[in-house]
Amino acid sequence: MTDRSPSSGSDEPQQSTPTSFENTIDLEKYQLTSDVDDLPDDIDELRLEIDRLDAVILGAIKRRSAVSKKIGAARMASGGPRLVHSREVKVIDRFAELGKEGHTLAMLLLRLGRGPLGR
Ligand SMILES: O=C(O)C(=O)C[C@]1(C(=O)O)C=C[C@@H](O)C=C1
Repeated sequence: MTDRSPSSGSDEPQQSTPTSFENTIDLEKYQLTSDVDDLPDDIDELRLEIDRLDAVILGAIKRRSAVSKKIGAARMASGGPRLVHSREVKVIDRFAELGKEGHTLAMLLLRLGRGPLGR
């Protein structure tokens, strides 16, 4: 049987520190690449893929919002600020490749995480 333990096989160092946030998820593994050549042309089947993606996106958004609220609560509990501008800029920059709509999307994600402002 093949030994698949992490230490076997190669002298290559294990990838432990992602170089950019995009590398924190294996897009191929979760079938999230934008290459759709391998998909059938059948509309019903394509809609099933849309449904799958919407479920992934919705789940990710809900989890992101919950994590963001948890960070905010922890920060404020230790006397920190409600918002961190530098982090928000980073989030907005990530979505810049989607253009104007990417900016809108990033702002929505931030809003979902931090709740209404001015309370
Ligand atoms: O990274 C943080 O410190 C967060 O609180 C998370 C988060 C976000 O949702 O990305 C939310 C509010 C902050 O203003 C900045 C970023």
